[in-house]
Amino acid sequence: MSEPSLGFLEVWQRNENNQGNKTPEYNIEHSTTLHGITTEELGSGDSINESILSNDDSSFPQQQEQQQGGEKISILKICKHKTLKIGRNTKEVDFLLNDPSVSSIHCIIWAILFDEKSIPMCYIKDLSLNGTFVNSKRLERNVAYLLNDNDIIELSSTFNTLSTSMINLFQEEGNPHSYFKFKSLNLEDKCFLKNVERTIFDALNIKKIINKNWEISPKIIGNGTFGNVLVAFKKNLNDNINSKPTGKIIYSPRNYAVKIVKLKKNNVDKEAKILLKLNHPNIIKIHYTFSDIINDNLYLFQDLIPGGDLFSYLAKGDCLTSITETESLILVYQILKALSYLHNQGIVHRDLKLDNILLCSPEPCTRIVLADFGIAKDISKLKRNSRMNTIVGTPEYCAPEVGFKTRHPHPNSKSHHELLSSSRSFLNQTCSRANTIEQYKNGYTYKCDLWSLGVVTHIMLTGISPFYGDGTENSIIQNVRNGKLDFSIKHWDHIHENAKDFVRNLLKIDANERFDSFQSLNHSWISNHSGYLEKIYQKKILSVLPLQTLKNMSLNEPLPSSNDWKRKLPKSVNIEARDPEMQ
Ligand SMILES: Nc1ncnc2c1ncn2[C@@H]1O[C@H](COP(=O)(O)OP(=O)(O)OP(=O)(O)O)[C@@H](O)[C@H]1O
Repeated sequence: MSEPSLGFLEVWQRNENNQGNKTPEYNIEHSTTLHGITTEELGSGDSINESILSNDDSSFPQQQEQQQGGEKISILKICKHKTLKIGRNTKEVDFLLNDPSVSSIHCIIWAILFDEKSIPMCYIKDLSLNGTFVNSKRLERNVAYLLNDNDIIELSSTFNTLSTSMINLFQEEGNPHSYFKFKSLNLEDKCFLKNVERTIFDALNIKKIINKNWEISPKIIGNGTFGNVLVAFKKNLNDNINSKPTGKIIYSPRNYAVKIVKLKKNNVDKEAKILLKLNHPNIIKIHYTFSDIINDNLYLFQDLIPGGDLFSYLAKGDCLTSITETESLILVYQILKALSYLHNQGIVHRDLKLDNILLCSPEPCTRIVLADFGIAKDISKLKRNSRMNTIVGTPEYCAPEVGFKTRHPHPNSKSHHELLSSSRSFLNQTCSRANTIEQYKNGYTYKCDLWSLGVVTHIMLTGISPFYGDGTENSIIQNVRNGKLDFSIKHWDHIHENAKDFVRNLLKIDANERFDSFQSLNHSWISNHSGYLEKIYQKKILSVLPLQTLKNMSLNEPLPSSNDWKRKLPKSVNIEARDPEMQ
């Protein structure tokens, strides 16, 4: 079953002078479902009709286009779990533009849906030499931009700025200038959206503007037991404009996320305090916090991490799926770097789970970021092995020594799910929990995070949550208590012994025997590949180089050298835009 579309791109082709009367080439083999739509169906040209919104695929024949005057319009669907690639590389892209000014993979577009009833978020990222323009502004390379309804996307502004001879050159090559118009899924239903907007600000009793500088949008990115996370903007526009040494103006609209949680009675904003002292590429960066004492709300303005959480990344249909060992290894390596940093700083996360691991883009080899420090603990003023006693966390990921207890959401904290009468799916519900297991007498240490990483790694490698059982609270607790792991199931068949051993050492019931992050980083599953992992980390994760997928790599082969990542296509032509007035 194909994934439903979460947004659309109208492909508009200006076919000026009727030269180069070529349609753009659709790379069906690699394509998401592609549908054409007639201009009549588009009505005024501004709205997509209902049958598209309802994902009724049957009415749209493949690759149908309509020519009207000098323009052709076709529709590209943006689907969950599929990054739409636009560019010049016939083998890799979903939408091919055979134009020398277009890069091999020029830009990518993807959609994130937090849960079934959320409004999808669609992002675009420029990876090109000559730039991707949204509403005539050039995007900063490698920075995701949150698309809004009717945004116009152009792959280069050359036709606005180039000399006539250059324009003729491109048209002779048979490439009519195309542009794309982004259509979001739900904005057609204005009543619905307005309703959500009104409901959110009223129901959550939150402000739209904070300290004159920060504006909160009604777009909900996600929510949990304690808070709602919404899109936010910083109002100081100068922050969005970068002037490059070349004199080029680059527009880098920064999207932020704001997590809004209820202030505790004693006004202790522990999450903010902990996050403000942390600075690590794999830990969520906080920019500003604001306590609204009148309405008991704490606002945490942070980076918006656009690839969704690991839970959504692994959830396909109604179950979790595994990812390759290589991909798991790259993610685990980053989580371990984050945990090692945290533990050295004397911070214990205490709620490490798929939902709290965020991806910078929904692709392999992306940077991950640990989020949700709502129940993290700062033990830096105590000894490293200080023991904690509060029962916290999510049972499925919770180390046995921590214990289990019921965690009720704050009575005033209405979730998006409640507002939209939905619930986040299956595996990760905040189920009611009972104190059915005795808390270990001696409390617990930072090692509880390593247990959770063991559970996360098990899920990544096999798609199975090791202690989930039949999903009931009792069975999870019972299974964690037993701590039995079954490596004989077929899901482990093709996974290296080292990986199994790694998981085994993290899921040790006895916390003293359990690996810490240092031992984990030195375990052969990681250390055998540490050179390559570090190279990937430096070149692909920390730097702003384009992300590369490592799809078909096997761990039995050495990981590729950086040369192998280079694209096979000849370099795209670097077009220096000329000031039209100078022509
Ligand atoms: N900075 C961010 N950028 C993008 N998405 C985010 C960000 N922060 C949170 N999210 C999304 O929102 C969801 C809920 O956020 P968070 O886990 O911080 O809330 P919570 O109420 O503390 O949840 P929990 O029930 O796990 O305690 C996350 O699972 C993630 O999908």
